[in-house]
Amino acid sequence: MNKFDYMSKYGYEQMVYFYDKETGLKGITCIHDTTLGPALGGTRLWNYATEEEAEVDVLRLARGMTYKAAAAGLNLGGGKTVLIGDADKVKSEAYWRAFGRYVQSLNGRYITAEDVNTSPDDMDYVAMETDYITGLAKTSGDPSPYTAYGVFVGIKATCKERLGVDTVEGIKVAVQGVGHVGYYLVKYLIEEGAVVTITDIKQDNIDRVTNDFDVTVVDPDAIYTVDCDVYAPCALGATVNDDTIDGFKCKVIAGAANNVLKDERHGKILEEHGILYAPDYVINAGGLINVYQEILGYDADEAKKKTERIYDRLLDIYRIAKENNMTTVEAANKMAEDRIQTMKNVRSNYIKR
Ligand SMILES: NC(=O)c1ccc[n+]([C@@H]2O[C@H](COP(=O)([O-])OP(=O)(O)OC[C@H]3O[C@@H](n4cnc5c(N)ncnc54)[C@H](O)[C@@H]3O)[C@@H](O)[C@H]2O)c1
Repeated sequence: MNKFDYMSKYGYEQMVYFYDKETGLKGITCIHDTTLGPALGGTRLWNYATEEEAEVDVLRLARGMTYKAAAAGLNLGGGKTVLIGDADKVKSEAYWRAFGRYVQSLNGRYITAEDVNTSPDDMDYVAMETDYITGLAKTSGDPSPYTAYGVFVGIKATCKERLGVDTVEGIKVAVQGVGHVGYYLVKYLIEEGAVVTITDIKQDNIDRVTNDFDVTVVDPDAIYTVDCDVYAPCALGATVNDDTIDGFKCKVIAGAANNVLKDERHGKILEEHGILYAPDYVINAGGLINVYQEILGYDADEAKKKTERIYDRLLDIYRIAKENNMTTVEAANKMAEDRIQTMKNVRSNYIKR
């Protein structure tokens, strides 16, 4: 990969490599676009096999954050950090505080948060050394209920568009994965009278749901062909793929998982099958909206109100898709890109004057 060619092609601003000899801290921050605001994105700790693998991951994830924040209407840019190391070995107070000092050195161009293999306790150490951190346990806390609430209103919007209904009462929803987000999603759905089927590979998580709610449980592989109106993937990515796509009986796919479509072309195939797809980074933005609220001054009600706007945003995306003969993913990308471009124009016009 020629990195500068790649950065130029997709409009990246900055890649920062950092290292601390004392603690073994080693990582890369990528800042994709700061037109709308400082680049926000979590810190992922992963034992990458090669440096190139880490670079590819951080580039991809940072750009994804730009689109997610822009489409969510937030004044944030996109960025991400990957730390290279074995999560079972590298962590210590000194390691995280060294990382915090590094984040502080970027002067607020990048704001960090939790991600894969970074815990609330780790982030508390980071916060001792930097002001540029959000999503702390003591402030906005677990983002999952907000993500789930956004998915819930997103399911309602997508059912409104595809099935012409204003409520999920009586609507059959198949939820794949009842972990942090899936549990709360089931709660919202059941409260409004949806008929819910769930699956998971962890019995404890299934038990937690069946103890609290009246749902049907199926085996993990059966979820793709279950009789339902809505398939809500809340476990893994890439579950809409060549092996599953012909088996779906649903009319709507709308869930929390990232990268639900294995490949972009699956968006078009879903359309041909008459299935309306809620773009993942739009419908699962509730957690990001919640941590953004922490930067503004945390207010749980305000975070919930802003998360609720996912409903109208998805209806806008479905309209843009119809008007421009695009898939819903293309329409979401257009919405994000248009917002960034508009703000770029505002700034350059101001400079010209
Ligand atoms: N937590 C958030 O706020 C948030 C925000 C945005 C996106 N997401 C995405 O939403 C998804 C769920 O997040 P989470 O925080 O609830 O994660 P989680 O790990 O708490 O829950 C995932 C659940 O899926 C189950 N699972 C894994 N493989 C499965 C399989 N093959 N079949 C059925 N179940 C399986 C797991 O056992 C677990 O119960 C993830 O893809 C995550 O990236 C989460």
